Formats: sequence, structure tokens, C-alpha cells
Amino acid sequence: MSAPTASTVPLLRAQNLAKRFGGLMAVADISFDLYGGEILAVIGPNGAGKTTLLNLLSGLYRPTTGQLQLMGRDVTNLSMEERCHLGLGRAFQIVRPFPEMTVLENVTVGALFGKSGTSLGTARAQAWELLEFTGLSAHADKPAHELTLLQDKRLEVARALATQPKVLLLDEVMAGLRPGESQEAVELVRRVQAGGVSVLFIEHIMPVVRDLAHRVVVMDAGRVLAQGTYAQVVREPRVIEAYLGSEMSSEVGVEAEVASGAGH
Ligand SMILES: Nc1ncnc2c1ncn2[C@@H]1O[C@H](COP(=O)(O)OP(=O)(O)OP(=O)(O)O)[C@@H](O)[C@H]1O
Repeated sequence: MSAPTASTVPLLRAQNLAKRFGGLMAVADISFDLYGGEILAVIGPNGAGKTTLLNLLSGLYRPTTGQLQLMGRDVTNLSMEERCHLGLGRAFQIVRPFPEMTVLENVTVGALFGKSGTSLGTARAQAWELLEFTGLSAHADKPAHELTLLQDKRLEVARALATQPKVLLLDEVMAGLRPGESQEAVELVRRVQAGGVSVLFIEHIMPVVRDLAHRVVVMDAGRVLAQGTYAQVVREPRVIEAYLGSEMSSEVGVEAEVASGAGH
């Protein structure tokens, strides 16, 4: 995908973020910007620190050092809830709706959580719109535990959107989906971005990264190994090297060949 025109102030700016667990620097030094209208992928081998980074961005963890700005405001020491109210939404890899509540109720809770002072009626109306947007309106009255995995993921995105984020953080939303289903999920993320929400996502499935991301940050051992377009990063020798021995090495190797035009 071609990159949108970047506005001057990034929506999200990570500066030298680090997170230590005992003797381990899970995130050692990460800096990047996310601009309005962008879809940014964070990739890297297992243990690279991607989930820890997402936890630092959402506010689940406080960084050991470094800073995070949201729309120019320092949010490093704000809680998850405070960041959410300022426009940072998150959907989780492990989907966790309230299982006994209906699909509509689950999204309504998200709408009530996102903006203080929203009436129940307004929240329900917003939730309906989001069920239509995410293709779940036919399942509005079902208890959430009756949904399929793909529908669960749609629900998770709807709940996150209900908080009216400017930036949506997605943690491996394609995990466990069949190819046709991940294509549907890709379309949903595109529609989210087209609706004015910037997206940062962690993903292991390289074709999804290639199809969806305007820009890619490659992490390894808690650091940024490379950043750029998908075509740029997959031909970086240090990226290919970092993936050697991981289950993605063949995928990256193939993509690198494609990117460099090898074999033509
Ligand atoms: N809460 C924690 N306490 C201690 N160590 C942790 C904790 N969370 C993560 N780690 C360690 O930090 C490193 C980075 O883990 P993280 O889960 O962020 O990597 P990842 O890139 O998301 O990996 P994967 O692709 O396998 O999910 C790993 O060595 C992991 O064992």
C-alpha cells in the first residue's frame, strides 16, 4: 500500500523506550513515530519484545526508561484508562469479551468506557453503528461466547473502536484465522484506517504485513533492526539474518527474493 502524506506532529511518538524484567532488557531501545492515517506493522522473531512494546504503548507496563507521546502530549506516566480516554485503543490477541453478555452489550460497555458522560442510549446507538461497521449486526443479541473466532476478533475490534480511538493497537489479530478469514480481517483493518484511525499492529503472518502495512518496524532483541516499507525491510540483510532459524525465515527469504527481483 502507498503511504499517506505524513502530518508533521506524529500521533504517537516512542522515544528510546526500554523495559527491564530483572536482568533481561525485553525492550532495550525503541524509537518510532506513527502518523495520522498510517498503518504500521511491528514484526520480529519470537522473543524480540513486540508484546512487551505493545504493553508499554497501551500503558499496561511503565517503561524503565524512555518516553511516549500521544498527539504531542507526554503520556509516559499515564494509566491504560487515561491513555484510552486520550485516544489510544487496544484489541488483544487473546480475545476477552464478557462471555455471558450479548455482542451489543459488550460493545455498549466499550462506548460507555471511552467517553465519560455518554448516556446509555447514545452508547447503544454507537454500538449498533459499530456492529454494522464490523459486520456483526446479525449477531447483536447472541451471547459473546457463541461467536466464532473471526466474529470474536470483529467484536474485539468493535469494542476497541467504541472507545473512539485515534490510534488502535492490534496484537496478532490474525492469529488462528484461516486464509479466507484473515483476508476478511485485513479488509476490516483497512476500513478502520479509512475511517480515520491510525493502526499499529503486531503480526507474524508476512503476507498480511505486506498487504496491510504502509510502514514496518522490525524488532530484534528489544531494538529496532530496520524500519521502512515492507519491500525495503525484507531485503535488509540484517533482517533476513535475524529471521534465520525462526519459522519465518523461509517466508522472509522468499519475500526478499521477490523484492530484489531475483529469479527474473
Ligand atoms: N512479564 C515478563 N517477565 C519476565 N520476562 C518477560 C515478561 N514478558 C516478556 N518477557 C521476556 O521478554 C522477552 C520479550 O518477550 P515478548 O513477549 O515481548 O516478545 P515477542 O516479540 O512478543 O515474542 P512472541 O513473538 O514469541 O510473542 C522474552 O525473552 C520474554 O521471555
